[in-house]
Amino acid sequence: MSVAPTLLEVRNLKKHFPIKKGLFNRQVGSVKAVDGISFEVNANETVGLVGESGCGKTTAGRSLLRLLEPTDGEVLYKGQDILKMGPAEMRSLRRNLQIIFQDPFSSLNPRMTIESIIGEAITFHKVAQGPEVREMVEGLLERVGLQPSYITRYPHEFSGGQRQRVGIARALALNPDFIVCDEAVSALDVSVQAQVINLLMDLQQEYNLSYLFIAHDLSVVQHISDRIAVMYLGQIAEFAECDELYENPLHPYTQALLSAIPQPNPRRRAQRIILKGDVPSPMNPPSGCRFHTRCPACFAPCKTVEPRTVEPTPGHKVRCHLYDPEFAPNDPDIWARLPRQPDAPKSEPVDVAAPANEASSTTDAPAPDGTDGVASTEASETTEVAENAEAGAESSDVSTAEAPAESAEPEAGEQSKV
Ligand SMILES: Nc1ncnc2c1ncn2[C@@H]1O[C@H](COP(=O)(O)OP(=O)(O)OP(=O)(O)O)[C@@H](O)[C@H]1O
Repeated sequence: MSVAPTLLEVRNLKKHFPIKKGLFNRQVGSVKAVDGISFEVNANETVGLVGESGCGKTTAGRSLLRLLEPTDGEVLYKGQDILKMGPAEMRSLRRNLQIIFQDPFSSLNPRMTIESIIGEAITFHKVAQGPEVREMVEGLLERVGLQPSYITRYPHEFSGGQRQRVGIARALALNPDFIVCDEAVSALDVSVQAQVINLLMDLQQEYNLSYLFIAHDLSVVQHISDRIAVMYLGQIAEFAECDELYENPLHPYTQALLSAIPQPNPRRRAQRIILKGDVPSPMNPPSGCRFHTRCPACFAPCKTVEPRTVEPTPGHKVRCHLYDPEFAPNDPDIWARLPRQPDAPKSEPVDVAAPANEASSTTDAPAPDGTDGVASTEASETTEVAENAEAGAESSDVSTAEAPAESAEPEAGEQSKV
């Protein structure tokens, strides 16, 4: 199997917002919105980035494009660190790196026609001039499923789905190869979500695009993602191939997010995990593992030692002591508190952050208790594990949304495939 080349590599990216107070505007702390994330996006690949509201997804997406200036880290685009580039170099690179925003209404200037909105970037980057610009905009509108005659309209004359198509056309105008889709479908109706996801997938094939697809809901990213990164409080808790993540989620947080997806087939319904409370403040994240205050399987080291990222099976990375041979508990009661028992590791776990010789010192494999399927009935002080019930969907603190359904968006006339 040939592996596509890496297009974008994010290394230990951090974005801390300073908190200033007092007469002299002294810095008294910082919001650690993104606190050392690493992942890569290959050519023609979609990486989903999911997590609850406030965990730092938007900040991560904007920081890696330098729409926000990162505090630390590296972002290598085709091997070049874009965080070290000067303004001129960055301006010309902007063509290749685009973003689609969540709210298509506030991201489109209400005083500008669609021709000016999309044509602005084309003219600025001297991709075309004069009447060619109009031709290009008409072609782009057609490609995203809108009539070319809409070119003279204003954003308020469109529906939400149509406006998002305009946003996609604008992102495509400069022929980019990487697009951050920041909650690009979250504000849309379920049926329209499916339309837009299908459009993005078609465009990906046609233009060899790579996406970082940000969403707060695992059911939305499933259809479009090749790999998925699950984010919690500024860090990546788990990163794996899409199918692997859904079939064998390791991190208790991922398991909680997955359990929140409504499952129409009663036989496939798993236990619903209700996470108590909100994501803690990124100003003062919990000590040790950031998820320990809400984790059903929390044990002693989780409260004091920050977990490292390990790779229990090739390509499946997780930041959790349960899978780290140095800390993995032998107590079956701790493992039984996990609502989904992980598959046995197929190879020796490695510390992906540590040098090779250090990683090779890890020998003991984590010891799940061997129970097949759902085993837990215990709940910790902080997390309540409840049997999944249809009515439970509304009671979850974990954000959920319906999976995109088959439906057609009347004005677009494109059939849903999701
Ligand atoms: N400009 C800012 N100054 C200070 N704090 C900020 C700023 N922007 C974001 N934050 C904080 O950083 C954290 C992460 O915010 P971010 O918007 O990236 O999260 P998110 O996962 O995208 O959430 P949502 O899905 O609600 O957009 C939040 O606690 C937020 O309050």
